[in-house]
Amino acid sequence: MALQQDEAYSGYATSVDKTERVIIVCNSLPLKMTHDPEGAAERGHSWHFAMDPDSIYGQTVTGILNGTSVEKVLFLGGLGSEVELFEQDAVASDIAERFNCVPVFLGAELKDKYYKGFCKQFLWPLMHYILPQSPTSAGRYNKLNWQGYLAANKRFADKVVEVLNADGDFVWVHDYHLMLLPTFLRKRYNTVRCGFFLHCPFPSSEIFRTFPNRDLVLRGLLNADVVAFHTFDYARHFLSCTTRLLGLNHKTVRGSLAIDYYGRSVSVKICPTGVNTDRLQEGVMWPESVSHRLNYRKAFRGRMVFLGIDDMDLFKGIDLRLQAYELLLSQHPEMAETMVLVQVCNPARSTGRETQELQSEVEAIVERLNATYGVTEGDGDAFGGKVVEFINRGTSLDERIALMSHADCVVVTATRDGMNLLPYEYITCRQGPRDESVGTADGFPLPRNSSLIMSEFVGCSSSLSGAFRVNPWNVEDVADAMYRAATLSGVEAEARHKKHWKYISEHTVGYWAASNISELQRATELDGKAPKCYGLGFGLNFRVVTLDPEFRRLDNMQCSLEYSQSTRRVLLLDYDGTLVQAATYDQPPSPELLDTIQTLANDPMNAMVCIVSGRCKGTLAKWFSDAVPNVALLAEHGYWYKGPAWGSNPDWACLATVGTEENIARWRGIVLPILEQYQDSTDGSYIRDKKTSVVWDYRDADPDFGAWQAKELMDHLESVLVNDPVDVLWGSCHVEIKPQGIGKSTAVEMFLGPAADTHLRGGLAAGKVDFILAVGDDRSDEEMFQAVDQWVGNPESAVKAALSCARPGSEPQKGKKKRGHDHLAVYCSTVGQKPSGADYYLEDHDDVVALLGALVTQAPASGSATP
Ligand SMILES: O=P(O)(O)OC[C@H]1O[C@H](O[C@H]2O[C@H](CO)[C@@H](O)[C@H](O)[C@H]2O)[C@H](O)[C@@H](O)[C@@H]1O
Repeated sequence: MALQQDEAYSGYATSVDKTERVIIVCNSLPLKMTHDPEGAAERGHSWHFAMDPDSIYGQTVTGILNGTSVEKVLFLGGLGSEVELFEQDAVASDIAERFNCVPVFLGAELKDKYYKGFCKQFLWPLMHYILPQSPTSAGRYNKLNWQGYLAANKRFADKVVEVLNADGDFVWVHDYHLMLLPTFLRKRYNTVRCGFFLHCPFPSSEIFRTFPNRDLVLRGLLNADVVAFHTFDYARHFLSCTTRLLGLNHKTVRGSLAIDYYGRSVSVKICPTGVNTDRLQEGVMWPESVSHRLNYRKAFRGRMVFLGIDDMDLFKGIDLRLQAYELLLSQHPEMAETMVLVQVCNPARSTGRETQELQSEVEAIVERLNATYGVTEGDGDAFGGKVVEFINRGTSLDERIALMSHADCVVVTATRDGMNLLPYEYITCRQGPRDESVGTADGFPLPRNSSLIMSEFVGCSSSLSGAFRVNPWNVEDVADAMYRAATLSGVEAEARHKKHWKYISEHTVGYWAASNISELQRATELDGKAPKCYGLGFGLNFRVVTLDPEFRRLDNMQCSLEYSQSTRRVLLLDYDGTLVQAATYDQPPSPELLDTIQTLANDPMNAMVCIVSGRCKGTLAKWFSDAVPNVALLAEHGYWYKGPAWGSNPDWACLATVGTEENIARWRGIVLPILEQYQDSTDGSYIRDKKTSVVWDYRDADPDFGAWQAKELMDHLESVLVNDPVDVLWGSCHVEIKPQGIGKSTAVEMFLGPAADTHLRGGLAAGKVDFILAVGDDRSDEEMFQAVDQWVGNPESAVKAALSCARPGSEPQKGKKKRGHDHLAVYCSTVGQKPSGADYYLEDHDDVVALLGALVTQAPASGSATP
């Protein structure tokens, strides 16, 4: 195949080159190589190379160049044969220049451990649900082979780094052989633009979790920007693994799935591969194909042809197919004279006892079938009278095209297969040449009809709705489908064919490649803002933390300096997760923490120090009222307020509007029995009853089940609380029901709103405030940040943030700062690096306490308590 690129590969790109280029990284380069010592003098090495026109990677070029803004494609990968050390440089520059291919030479020993040992004996079966239970199985996990896998992935990554132009390149990594590569790559380039496509199935988390290095492999994939799969099933198994094994959240944004991984959004894409329809449609007219087809036609003497083409792999279900066929013939012996099953078996790529056993079993059934049902026919040519034609060798594409274009039905009974492109190739061959009138001699025109028997465990099954879908383990089911396919009317076979062809002709290999690269471009677009990122973790645990460029770590020095220069301050502090570590049990404040808060609250320049918490008023009063009388307390997210000792109203006051109590009693009567139902049916979940608000918490439940139940609960509550003045909020692992309008923005309204002078020390008006610190760690604190932002941007506006039935996924927005305030310092800080409407973050509660300590130390001698 000729590469459709204007320029030949002209050496490695320089760092100023911004031409968009895709580097396709795969285990096997799209090259055919044969040993050819004759030409060595001319080429400087003893190998003959040609592009492999059947490689899926080579077939992506046209789609990428025509379907995206990318201008160049480079391939990087291994070669099929070992090249001696002394010839490697010559081979590398030759194939780089002529085929845009960069070879990775692993050496026989490493390749043996990495490919044969780890990939083919362990990983390949695992991804196809085969666990090596037998102690003598070659597929048992072997640490040396894992180290080979690791070393090979690193070698591939090193080679990518050698050729990478970080300004213009997209790296597209392929398949299970290279799942660690994104980690090695991101270690070298934080901002590398990297996509990953998995060609085989991603198994259920119950299988994947048996993998001893599961976390490192998941993290490897998460170091890509896009992780793509053939089907939703594979994507959902991957998501389930990242949730269950790594505790990560995922969400759907405008129809796209994404995982939040340390501030980087990893897109999860579903995009099945396709075939090169142009090549196959031309292929049916190649003289070799025509000649093979004529031979088959003659040999099969008008019998109906059922076809299977598979690698001799354990999970291709070849034995199950033969058993089903045997059952069909036993039920309908007359069919032995009217049909033939042609089974092509490409040599196995995996070795091992089990594969040899399969090979023997298949041969035995074929022999038995032909002995029982075969008939001696006419001139006794090669195919005469057999009911199974077993072609146990590699076949050329023209042979396969001839078979596919002649076959009446293709049978796929794999018990697992990533995609399996045979049905797509078959439908394309049956469609025949693009121009129907071409080649009417020598076997043309081909009938534009087809039928398919498809295992439901194969990737392409979901897109071929006109196939007879079968459970391959159910031999009766498959035999029955064979009978139905054999007796299908011509009209129906045409209709099914037409439907499949429409899909296949639109979803070609080029479409697949362009769609993947477009997604990679979309996912790595910077919108004019370069994210701030830094590496974290050692070895294969490495990951990159990415932050909004405007989101920065709160600088204690700067903050305490501005604090010391200000004289009219408001400090709003959340409690759990902010002043103490978040826990599922009570964490009272330590004497040191109380001491720090007391010093702050006693400072006359602090017009307000308020603990703004979701905790109930009794607990806050117990912990703070006596110990720190000058601090204000806002309990139950702003339902109750208790002013400081120096204020005019040091007793608890209900901030809710008149009638709220009766309302609460009403909706509690509805909500509590429902929550109890969810508590009972969701093991590990529990109810936290704060009286004015109620929380259903599923932090300790199964994460998937908890999230499903939460969604259901949201819908349930929305439907029963339609007329009640409540807000239902879906937070991190909890659903909270609280009176409408009650929230932490209340604190901002009280201390920065029009009536601020009734609360702030010395009757201070909000407009005089010159320093604001608001710190909190969770979703409820975001309301407080949002309200501060709103006030700063427009002090006259109502500050209460809109509350509603909120579900996760609505990202907080950062507000405009300091409009109309010349001398105002504002520090809104979340705790922990995560998406937040705050401009700053502090790492954890220790960091918060250290900041408060710094404020205390930095403050000018401001005197002691002034009641
Ligand atoms: O033996 P390997 O070198 O490890 O290659 C594994 C298989 O790769 C190809 O199949 C996989 O990709 C196909 C296209 O996405 C998909 O249809 C199939 O289900 C995958 O298993 C190749 O076609 C196979 O021959 C290899 O065994």
